[in-house]
Amino acid sequence: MFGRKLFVCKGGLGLIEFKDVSKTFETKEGTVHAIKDVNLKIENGKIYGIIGYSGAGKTTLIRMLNGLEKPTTGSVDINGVEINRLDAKNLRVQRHKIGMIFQHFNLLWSRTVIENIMFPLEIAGVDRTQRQKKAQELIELVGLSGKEDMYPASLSGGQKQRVGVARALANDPEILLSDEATSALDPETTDEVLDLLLDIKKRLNITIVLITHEMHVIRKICDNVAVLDGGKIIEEGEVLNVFKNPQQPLTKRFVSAEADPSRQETEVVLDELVTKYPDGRIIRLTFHGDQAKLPIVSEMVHEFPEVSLNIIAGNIKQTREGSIGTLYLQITGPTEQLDGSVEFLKNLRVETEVIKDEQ
Ligand SMILES: Nc1ncnc2c1ncn2[C@@H]1O[C@H](COP(=O)(O)OP(=O)(O)OP(=O)(O)O)[C@@H](O)[C@H]1O
Repeated sequence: MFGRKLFVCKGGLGLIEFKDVSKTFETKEGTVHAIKDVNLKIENGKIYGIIGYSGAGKTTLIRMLNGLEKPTTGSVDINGVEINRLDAKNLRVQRHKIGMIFQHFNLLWSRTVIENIMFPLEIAGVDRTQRQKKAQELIELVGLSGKEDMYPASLSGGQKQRVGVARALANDPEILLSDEATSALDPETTDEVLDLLLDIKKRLNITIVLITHEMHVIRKICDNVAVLDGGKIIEEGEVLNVFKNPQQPLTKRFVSAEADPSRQETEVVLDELVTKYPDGRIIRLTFHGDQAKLPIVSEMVHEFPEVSLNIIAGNIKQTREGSIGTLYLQITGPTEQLDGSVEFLKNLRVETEVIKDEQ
């Protein structure tokens, strides 16, 4: 169904390294330090997310990957090649290996879906029959069959971004850059486009670098994340670890805003419960990865039959590397049995917090 070339395994390609990279802009108001001493290694075949608020330096960082900005100091290497040392001809060749998708799609409004996707191939000098064949394969890949001859204006936001993705893949890139590609979309369409990116990464084994201000995007599809603040990387790691144990206040803010949107509601429930049922203890359990599958609560009840259990609230979220879940329990019963059950949970190495103790 798809061309061989499109599905060539890209393993071993796409390694990106930022080495001591700083970037300053000289402006009328003075020097702007957009990027400060960034060191970053992005392994091939990974989806790497860079998160930060507006002005953190995300765009500047990503633009250095395709040579649109040059570092003031330091180097940006792709597969061992230093981008800012390439001459114009080799930079053009290198840019063909990088596809990019944008927040506002950047489509050509006077061209149809298939013409938009063929455009980069036209620039690359591919003949018309090949262009059409390749564009058709890409249309199938991104789920736009039947929409070939439509104009972008008559497509939904999600469909426009699918065209953007297909166009970005036209030259068989090793790396796909995503610049806030879901920021203009509603939550449901965001998830659709993120699922598409994940599917493409799996099928083509390309490296995806995405910048975003939404932790949801990171959680849903990224393997690794770097948090950028004031041009510096303040925290970096595997997504599950960062979610599990965020270190910096800004990271904690991103994580708590996303990880548990029902937390406020839960806190109301907890307040009510504390007032309504002053007896016993209220416990919060946090599960990570495979722990979420363990029958922890039923084992506890089995072990401590005199303890009564009330499940107050709970949720589970999927990350790329496993689940993260929170469960709120109220337990009542003889003090020693309550002590025993809390110890039992802690011994299972489930994060156990007693939110409210007996009165
Ligand atoms: N060409 C430029 N000239 C001067 N200053 C610039 C230039 N490009 C970026 N900056 C400054 O560098 C800093 C980082 O900007 P950048 O656009 O990379 O941040 P960002 O995290 O992508 O923010 P946003 O999401 O708002 O685009 C900002 O202070 C910005 O004003």
